[in-house]
Amino acid sequence: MIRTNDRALYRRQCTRWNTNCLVHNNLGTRRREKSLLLFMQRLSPGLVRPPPGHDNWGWNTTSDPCVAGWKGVRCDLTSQFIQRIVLEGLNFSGEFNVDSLCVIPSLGVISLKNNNLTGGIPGTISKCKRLTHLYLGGNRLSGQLPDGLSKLKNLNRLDVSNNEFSGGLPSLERIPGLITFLAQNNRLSGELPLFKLANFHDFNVSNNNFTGPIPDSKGPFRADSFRDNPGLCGSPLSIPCPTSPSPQQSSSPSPLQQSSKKRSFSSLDAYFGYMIIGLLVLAFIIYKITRKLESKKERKGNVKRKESAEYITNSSGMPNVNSRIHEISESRSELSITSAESGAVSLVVFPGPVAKNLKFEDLLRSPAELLGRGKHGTLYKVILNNGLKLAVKRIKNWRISPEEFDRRMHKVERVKHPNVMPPIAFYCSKQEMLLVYQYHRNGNLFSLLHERRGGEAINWASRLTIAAAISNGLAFMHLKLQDDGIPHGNIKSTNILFDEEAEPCLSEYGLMPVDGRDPPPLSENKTPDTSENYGDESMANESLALATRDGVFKDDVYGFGTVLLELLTGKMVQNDGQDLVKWVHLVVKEEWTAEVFDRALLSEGGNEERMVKLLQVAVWCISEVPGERPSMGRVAEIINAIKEEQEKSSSYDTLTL
Ligand SMILES: Nc1ncnc2c1ncn2[C@@H]1O[C@H](COP(=O)(O)OP(=O)(O)OP(=O)(O)O)[C@@H](O)[C@H]1O
Repeated sequence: MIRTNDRALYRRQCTRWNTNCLVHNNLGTRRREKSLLLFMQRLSPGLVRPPPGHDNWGWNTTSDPCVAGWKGVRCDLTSQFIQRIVLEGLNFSGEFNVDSLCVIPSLGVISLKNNNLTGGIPGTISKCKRLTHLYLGGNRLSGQLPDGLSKLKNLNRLDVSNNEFSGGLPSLERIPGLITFLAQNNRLSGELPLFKLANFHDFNVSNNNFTGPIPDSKGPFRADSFRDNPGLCGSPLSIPCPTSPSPQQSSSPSPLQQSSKKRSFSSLDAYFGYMIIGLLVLAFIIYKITRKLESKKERKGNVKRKESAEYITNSSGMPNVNSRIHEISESRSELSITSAESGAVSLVVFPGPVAKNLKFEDLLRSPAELLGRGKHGTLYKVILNNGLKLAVKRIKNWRISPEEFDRRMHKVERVKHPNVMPPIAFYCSKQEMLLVYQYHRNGNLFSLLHERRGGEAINWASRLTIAAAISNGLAFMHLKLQDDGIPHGNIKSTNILFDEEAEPCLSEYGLMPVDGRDPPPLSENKTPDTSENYGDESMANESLALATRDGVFKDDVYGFGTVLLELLTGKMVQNDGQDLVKWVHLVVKEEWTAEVFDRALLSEGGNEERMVKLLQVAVWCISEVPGERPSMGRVAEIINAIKEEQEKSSSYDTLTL
């Protein structure tokens, strides 16, 4: 779909800018044509003509590969430089003539998958300096993979699977951006290079003769990627690696060596002994000090309870912030709060059916379970005596006055949208800020996308529904709270929860300014443009306030763009140093757009044209310059249109959790 569009666009451009095309054609392109023809002659010895059924083969000395559109040659639309050679599944039985191809400096992609090529990969492949993708899987190529491969510093994807390659691997771990390495079903041997597997998207070396340990046991790949290598060991294979004996242990030691060994062992033993005693003494001292402090605190607490001091203790371990919410377990923690201001502040409960008669004491008395410790505070699940489950956020490090907090929460609560979770109560003193929501047990979008645990991936229609619902909610909130300068401030997939009806809803609206920034307050009922009474300075201040205010709303748009990318790619925003935004920019720039999408979506047969449209919205939202990002209103409009198209064209699957 994308390729057809590109070609159509190119034809249009070439007709419009006909002189450009002509100029380019006359600019010494003969050399590259000759090279291409040489390459083709070796690929398909004796004939440069289309295989049966391929009419527009093109390749000849009288035409320009970009203008005439030679089969398998893709060029940059404006510069007319050759970018890709893609000749897959055409039954070519010749050789891969690297030398002829690599004289084309702009070449980024070579794909000769699923032919019958023989011979090897010459070391001169290193001259293809711009190469990002090399796909040679499914041929009969043999010999060793050359060292030249490891010099391709721009290479992202390498597929040499299903060939007859043998010998050891070159130092591919030196290629910084390599994210795909497929080498299964060859006769490769030796140890695997020290790949950082956590950075890879695809990795398979199964069915070879590799030996030694699997590098980077933290990598995300299962045993399938390594199986059928008799000498390979370590996780995720269930073959433990033998602990290699030291040379001293393997050769029989001399009596002198034996005695020195004994000596060193006994001195080691002594060191350990001292260490253990030291640790025990230290532990005892710490124990004593803590006991003392605790009893002091207890005594103080008894006195102060009347005046009340406030703090929250939590004795349970901290579950993974991103993990699904666990049902309350034995390891409970107590959310104990007392008030230092003896009733000066109290819990503000918003009117509504959920927490009608909720009292501050109810929160204090109820058991609390730690749900997660985020960037902006700690979240507890609290179960009241009447069985009501609440999520209580204890906010940290927000330099905001109690009055401003109060104002914000009232404003946010008043704006109601079905896809935005309203706060049901809050508490605010000089020492403590708490925000209370209804607890939702259906998990969040992050878990749904990335912690499937063997379950099915969510389908395209559901992802589009979620994107539309959240964009609607966010656009509505922006519209209503723009003048108050209250954005969401922390849009991400863990803040998109599924309510009791499995409807997606945005949580924690307005809770935190992004990166601790709070927009400067605007003067009540005035804007700098309309008032003529402002002096220059106040005008400047107001302009700054407006710019900052707009900026924080555009930060929300960026955050929403990253959520769209998660939905489209199925990948996490940050994964062991891999940055999703950077990766998407890179792939889209290379016009290799289809690679962005989650494979589950492609194999489900999700409509690629609509996926591309949603991707365009996402890329717009993550524009580097905030001013270039669309408003949430515009974003919602486009996504709803895509969803409508989808609904018209297919019977709609219901969202299943
Ligand atoms: N009302 C709620 N009901 C149930 N689970 C919730 C609720 N609010 C948040 N959660 C979940 O609890 C976990 C911890 O939330 P928390 O807000 O502390 O983490 P975070 O979103 O990663 O961090 P932060 O928002 O502070 O940057 C997350 O998985 C989140 O999806």
